[in-house]
Amino acid sequence: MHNNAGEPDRSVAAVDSSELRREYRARRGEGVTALDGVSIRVEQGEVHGLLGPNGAGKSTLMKILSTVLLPTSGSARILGYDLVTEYRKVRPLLGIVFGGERGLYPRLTARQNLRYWAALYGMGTAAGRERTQTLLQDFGLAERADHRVETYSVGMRQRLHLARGMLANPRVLLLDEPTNGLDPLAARQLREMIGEIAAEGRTVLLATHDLAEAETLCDRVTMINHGRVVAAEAPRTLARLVSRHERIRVRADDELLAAVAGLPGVTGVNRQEDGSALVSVADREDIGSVLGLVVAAGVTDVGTELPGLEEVYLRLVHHGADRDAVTG
Ligand SMILES: Nc1ncnc2c1ncn2[C@@H]1O[C@H](COP(=O)(O)OP(=O)(O)OP(=O)(O)O)[C@@H](O)[C@H]1O
Repeated sequence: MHNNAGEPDRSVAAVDSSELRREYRARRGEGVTALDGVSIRVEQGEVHGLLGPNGAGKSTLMKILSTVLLPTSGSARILGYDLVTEYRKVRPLLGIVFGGERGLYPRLTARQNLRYWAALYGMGTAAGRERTQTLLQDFGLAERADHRVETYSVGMRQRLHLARGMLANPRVLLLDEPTNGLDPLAARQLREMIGEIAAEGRTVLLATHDLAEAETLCDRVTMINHGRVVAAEAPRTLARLVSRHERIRVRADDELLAAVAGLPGVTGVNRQEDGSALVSVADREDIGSVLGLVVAAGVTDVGTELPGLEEVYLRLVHHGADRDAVTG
């Protein structure tokens, strides 16, 4: 890695924010508190998801971390450097991909765009040319490199954004909703590329509202809502947090399901589209009696399952009160 810091000290967090607050002043009326004391820590080499619904504060946090927006209060460090007082040291460490139409010149080709940005980053002509060629190849753009960006699909533009973010060989990549608006195939391609970038040992902070994406790509996720951290866990750990909502999936006839529904502690029996039924219980302790009954009836197609990240997210974000129930 080429940066002024020399050899990276692995014990320093890639991103470490403390009580970040950001208020937007409204011209009239009340201001908006977009971030209300956000402390997050992202270790080096980690792919960290920043999850939250629209308006949660993800973009505000990403803008602050990318040094384009000042926090109202609180502080943050990137690889040990303070975002505000040492932003000159921070910037070369960062790659920023905000996507959309921003930052690309549609009337220029992909190659011209990248060479332009390489020049802005202070790369010499030869180095810029070489780096551009490498990135065009790495991001599957070589064939169309000399066509105007305005002729590109959304997926190609987004790959070009990613290539631009990688120009200066950053150690920390900030990605804000990179697969937004992409069709499933293009989104998958982009995710694979993000996975490859992470495999090179870079740190990735990925803001998304796509849970499946977070589950596929991220080592850990921080969920935010209304400018506050709701939870910060590995996707699997989050699922475990709601393990009291573990349920039983069983293939059984109506008669047996009716008997199951009559057991104490059973709160719901719902037939699924695939013909199986999901049995919910009030407490994990109640699972035993359900399993006992269905196994005694000779059913072998039965098992327990944990809720996916989607359900965890809904419980934690939309039913904040439930959080105490699951973590307490
Ligand atoms: N420039 C601004 N002026 C006033 N309010 C703003 C401004 N930018 C964001 N906000 C408000 O701050 C809050 C957080 O917005 P932010 O864009 O950070 O959320 P987000 O999680 O990125 O959502 P989205 O996915 O919709 O972009 C929202 O209530 C938003 O309306």
